[in-house]
Order: sequence, then structure tokens, then C-alpha cells
Amino acid sequence: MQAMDIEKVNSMDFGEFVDVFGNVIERCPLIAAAVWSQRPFSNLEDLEKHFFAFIDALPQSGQEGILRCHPDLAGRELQRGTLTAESQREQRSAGLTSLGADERLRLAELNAQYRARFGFPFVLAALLSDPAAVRRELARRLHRPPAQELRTALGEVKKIGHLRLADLLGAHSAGL
Ligand SMILES: NC(=O)N[C@H]1NC(=O)NC1=O
Repeated sequence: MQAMDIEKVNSMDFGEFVDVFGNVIERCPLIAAAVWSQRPFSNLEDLEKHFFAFIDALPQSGQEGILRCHPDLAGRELQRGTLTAESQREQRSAGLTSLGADERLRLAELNAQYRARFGFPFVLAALLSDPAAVRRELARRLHRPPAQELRTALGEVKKIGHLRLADLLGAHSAGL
């Protein structure tokens, strides 16, 4: 995908907008569909604000639903090759596509414990991470109070969305 400017974004019809931005929030094209109604956007930051405001306005069940749309890190979907293109790229960047069997098993156990405790999968912005950091964060967050953990996990969803938007618009995340 070529970098694009905000005028191009504002000129998109509904179908094109959802094609391009439908996976800014993993497997939640409904959010892009809702954000489209709020154009025009003044810049990338403004566009991003609308995605995040939609998430913040949801009831807790909806926020948990967003988390549940995320594939596990180094999980079954990675093994089967059924990840979205974005998730695949992020997990590869974190070195999660080339784990040894032991490490994969260890992460799968921690992911299962996390899911059993909170009722949603462990979510972390993997793009700038690595296997040791993923394991450390997972072990640390596993013991936190549920309300605090929900907030942290949604913060990670926003980080992922921020990086995906920056990639689509050709901006470097530091400059946002
Ligand atoms: N579970 C989870 O965090 N999944 C994700 N994280 C990320 O960076 N991309 C994902 O799909």
C-alpha cells in the first residue's frame, strides 16, 4: 500500500475506507465503518482520535469483545497461517514466527492461564517487541487486578492501531 495523505482519506467512499482501514483495530471493521461517518478528518491524529473514542465509548462487554477478536501471540493461528496480514507482520517482527517448540509451549501455557483468569486473550503491541519481553509482560500482567488489566490491554489495542494507521499513512510513528 502506498503512503497517502489526509485529502485522499477524506475523499474515500465507504467501501474503499473500510477496505483500507477495516483492520486498524484487529478484525473489527465495524469501527472503521462507524468512523467513516465522521469525516472529514484534519490529519492522521484526528482520524486516530475517532477510532479511540469509539473504543472508549463502548460498554465493558464491547471492549472485551474487541480484545477477543485478537489472535494469541505465537498461537494456533500463527501455526496454521490464518493470521491477518497485519498481525502476521507484527508477530514476525517480534520474532514470534521463529520460536523453538519449548518457547512456543511456554507462551501457550501463559496465554491459557491469562485467558482463564481474565476471559480475553493477552494483547500486546508486538511490532517493537521480542520473545523475552512478551513472556515477561505476560507473566507480570497475569497477576494484576482485572479492571486495571482491561485498561492496560485496551491501551495495547490503541498502540497497535496507532502503528497500523501510521504505516498506512506513511507517517513515522515518532512524528505523530
Ligand atoms: N494477542 C495480541 O496481542 N495480538 C496482536 N498483537 C499485535 O501486535 N498484533 C496482534 O495481532
